[in-house]
Amino acid sequence: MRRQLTYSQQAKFLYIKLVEAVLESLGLVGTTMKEDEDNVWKEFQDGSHLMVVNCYPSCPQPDLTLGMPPHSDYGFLTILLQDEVEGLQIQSQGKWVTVEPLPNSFVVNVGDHLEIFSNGRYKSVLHRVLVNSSKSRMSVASLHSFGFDRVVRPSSKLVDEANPRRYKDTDFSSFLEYVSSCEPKRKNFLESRKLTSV
Ligand SMILES: O=C(O)CCC(=O)C(=O)O
Ligand SMILES: [Fe+2]
Repeated sequence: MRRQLTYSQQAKFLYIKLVEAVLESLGLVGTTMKEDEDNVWKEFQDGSHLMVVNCYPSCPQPDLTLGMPPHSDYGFLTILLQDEVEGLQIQSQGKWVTVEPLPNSFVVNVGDHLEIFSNGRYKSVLHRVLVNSSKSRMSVASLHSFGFDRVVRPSSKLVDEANPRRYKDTDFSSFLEYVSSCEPKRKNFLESRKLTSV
């Protein structure tokens, strides 16, 4: 009998597949000691999954506001399901670019923890949400990372003399402390974790 996966299980399954690809792209599969690999792998398998449901009502004057201000997500990867109404924009080469909704697809965003873990090889994506004058919009964001009590730091395999460590250790509680101490602006949490300007 085939078992139907819940949305949350599907998002986790997809995340783990994406992590496999990311680790391979970083050269972290098959080149490290088996035990190290198993430990990193376990951090991903046992990781945290925060699901956020966003609803943006229509707005008679959409040019005067934003549905969500520019920010980057705190985790490794965000798997986002958006409905058919446009609104999400990412910043690319200094310009805001709309992410066209495609039926039956997810948007995958790189988050701050992946930028830190990869020692800057991946860059977290700055994004924002516009509102619409006639239609309301909904999205479901699945933010995945290590467990809430775990420390995220640049992988030791990606730090050497030519690529010095660029980010401080971080965890979920330092993120919460940061966002509750100031108005979150753009990628300013990530900025606070940087050791050098990158
Ligand atoms: O609604 C969207 O498309 C994006 C939502 C988002 O960026 C978030 O929940 O962090
Ligand atoms: Fe986001």
